[in-house]
Amino acid sequence: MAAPLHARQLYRFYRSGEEETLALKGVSLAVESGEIVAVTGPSGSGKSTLLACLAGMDDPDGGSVHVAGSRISHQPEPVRARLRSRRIGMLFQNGNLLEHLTVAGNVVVAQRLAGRRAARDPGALLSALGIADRDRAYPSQLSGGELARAGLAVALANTPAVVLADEPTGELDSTTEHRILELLAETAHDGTAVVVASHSPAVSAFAHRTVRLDDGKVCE
Ligand SMILES: Nc1ncnc2c1ncn2[C@@H]1O[C@H](COP(=O)(O)OP(=O)(O)OP(=O)(O)O)[C@@H](O)[C@H]1O
Repeated sequence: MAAPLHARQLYRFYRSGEEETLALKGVSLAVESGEIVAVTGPSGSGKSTLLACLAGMDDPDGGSVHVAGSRISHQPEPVRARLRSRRIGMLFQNGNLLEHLTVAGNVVVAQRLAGRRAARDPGALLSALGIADRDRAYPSQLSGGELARAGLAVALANTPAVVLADEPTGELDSTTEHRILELLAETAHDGTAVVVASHSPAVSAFAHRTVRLDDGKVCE
């Protein structure tokens, strides 16, 4: 079976004014079901650009990205958005949560967008993440650790084939970071392909494999 996440020879070119940046220079990456891959590298090496291309939030100028057997790159935005809502869980440090909805409301919206209303009881998901008692709280009322867990609940609401996390533990204390990594490990154990971009050595230590970027290229 093909890997749930497959990126081939990604190039991404930015121009702002006179400045030209080649943020990705032929990056390839395949992540298997159940595998956790850490993406590390210095600031500006292309980690966020790579994750944005993998998620179909950004489109590479060259190369291709396939998610769960479907091409997400070089597709019209509605096609990318649909694949994203159905097949990808995205986790970002500051939020994949809608501020005007409660934690439970955020999970339900993510499930409806995925067309999977009955897929998993939101209460059970929040329980598994240890925040069942915060289901009626709004994001602004949550602690950093609770926010991270709520973000993970939203990322997992659509039972994704692929989870993409960009610095998900950046501002968390080490205990909470550890718990979030454990939860990602459980997600992988259930068959999801997980990619985590991070500066944190703890993330590399827990991943099955680390891909190091430098100046838009994978270091061999
Ligand atoms: N929208 C944009 N317009 C112009 N240049 C950009 C844009 N986004 C990223 N870049 C440039 O592309 C390069 C890669 O940036 P990127 O944010 O992917 O790196 P990163 O490894 O995630 O960095 P950090 O660890 O600091 O978040 C950098 O040189 C950055 O300045």
